[in-house]
Amino acid sequence: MPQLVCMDFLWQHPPSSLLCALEILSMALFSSLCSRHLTDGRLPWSSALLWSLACLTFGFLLVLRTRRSREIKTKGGNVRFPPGPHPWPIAGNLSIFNQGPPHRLLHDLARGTHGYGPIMGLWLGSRPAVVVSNAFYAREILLTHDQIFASRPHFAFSDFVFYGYNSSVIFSGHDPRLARFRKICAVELLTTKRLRELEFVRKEEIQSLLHKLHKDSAGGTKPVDVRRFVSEMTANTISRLLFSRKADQYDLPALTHDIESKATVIIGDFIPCLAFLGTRKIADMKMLHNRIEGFLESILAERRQAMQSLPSRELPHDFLQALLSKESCEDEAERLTADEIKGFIIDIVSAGVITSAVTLEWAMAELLRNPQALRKLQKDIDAVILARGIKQQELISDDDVVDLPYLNSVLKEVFRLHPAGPLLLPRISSKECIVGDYLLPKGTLAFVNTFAIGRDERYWERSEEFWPERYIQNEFELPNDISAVKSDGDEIMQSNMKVDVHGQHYELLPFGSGRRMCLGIRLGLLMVNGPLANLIRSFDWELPDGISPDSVDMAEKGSMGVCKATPVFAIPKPRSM
Ligand code: HEM
Repeated sequence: MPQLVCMDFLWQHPPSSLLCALEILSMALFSSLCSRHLTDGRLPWSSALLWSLACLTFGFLLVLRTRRSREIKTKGGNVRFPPGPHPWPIAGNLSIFNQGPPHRLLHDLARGTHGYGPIMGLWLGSRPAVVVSNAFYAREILLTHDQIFASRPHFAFSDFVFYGYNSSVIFSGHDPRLARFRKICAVELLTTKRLRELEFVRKEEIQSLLHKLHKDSAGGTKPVDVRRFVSEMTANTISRLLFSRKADQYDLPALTHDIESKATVIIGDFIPCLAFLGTRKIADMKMLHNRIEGFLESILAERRQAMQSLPSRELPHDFLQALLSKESCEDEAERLTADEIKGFIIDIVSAGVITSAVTLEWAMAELLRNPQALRKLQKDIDAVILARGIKQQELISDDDVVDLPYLNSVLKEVFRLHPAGPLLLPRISSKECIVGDYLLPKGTLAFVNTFAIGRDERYWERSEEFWPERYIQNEFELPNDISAVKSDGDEIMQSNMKVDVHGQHYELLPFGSGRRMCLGIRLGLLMVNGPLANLIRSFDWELPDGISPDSVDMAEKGSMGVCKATPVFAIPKPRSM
């Protein structure tokens, strides 16, 4: 009975950081005492003393827990932590992140009349967390309280796999170094000028992709695994932009895959007293770090050697060269250490390769499922080719893509329905703040569910449908059955048409927004627009025998980053256009 009471008590009240160890201890005490008492049928004085101790511990927990769950009075009235599912003792709501892609479950928990609503409070072990699922609250976190939520949480993998918290862009707090890193990215690496100068790299990789597709499909007679080809193309492109080498020379695809699967959170990130359970994972992470270190050291050594033997004009004009020039900077504020350079490179590899490949694969899957959209896109591309006089052997360039509004709309739909980072990257609050009617304590993890926001019917008519026309003037048609709400429909049409992906429209946030928005958005967009346009222009895509558009599997896998559970297979039939 006492065990039931304490289980119920722990169920009702969320676990808290300091208390986890006490909870485990007092639970153990209760269990052992109860079993001893029941089997012996007597209670010796030593047991009585332990009983009292356990009761006192629970009393102490009760006071602390009640204090936390109480409403907090402020000048404006009473505020409290956002509602959410009951947390389990000790683990809190961690199980949500253990049942497949969490954005879907969180979406289901938030919506409907029985849902917890667009701002949901969770306990991840001892850490408070909040998940926001509509544009209003996304704006609150990413704009109104952007400064408070400008840090990423410090998880163990940033120390064990990468070069430590605060030593690169992705895994850093709101530290002065972050501003320096972001500035280097914006004004040295990913400038319009540099991206234009390096367009030839992207074009060569697209050309090679088209060639390989032609060859592997035996001239359009056999299906190919689209994922394999687009992943290879994005890995080679990023690798050449970074250090002018093809990805397979360093087995970069395998390394990115391992980073994705092994650089993950461990139980100790949420329940410090159970950190010992993560020992094995930490050992794997350290091995991965050694591989990353070996790979980066060999790249740096090779380039340093080249710098000694070649005149500077003959050195590659890539990101690595730009970063190395910062190593000997006179101005200390601008100088980069070797570890910071390595941190930068691995950030770009982990953030740029998979995101672009995943987006391209979803785009192909959606187009194969929607042959009408595929045909329409092809028609638009053909019209631009004719208008611009693009020759058969020439590729569609960055400049041509600007004239393809339907391509742009197709990609917006892909970003809306299949964001590569459906919960963005987590942020953590640096101080207590009030969001809407709720109080979020210092140290609250924040997740913005862009997947849920992208399917919110209040902003998106026919929200589950792939419908690129929604972004194009004169093409928006209200479905027959909702003519009664035409005025709402008009509003939706207006707002959908204005939406872009640059972080200003909170109903579509594939690259995030605010201080921690994606740094590679410009490159990311170039890396999906050009390849998709050329893939559609060069081939008539068909599904293998026996697979109809409706039966293309659209299931997802992954956790914080999401890709298709099964690869798309299709037959690329060469076109002469
Ligand atoms: C289609 C391609 C891409 C997508 C969908 C994407 C998406 C994202 C998202 C959702 C975030 C988190 C933003 C937030 O928390 O608000 C992010 C962060 C980031 N991305 Fe991208 N990304 C893409 C391509 C790239 C590329 C090509 C690069 C590098 C050249 C890159 C570099 C980064 C970096 C460095 C961050 C961390 C920014 C920070 O923490 O301050 N991304 N990206």
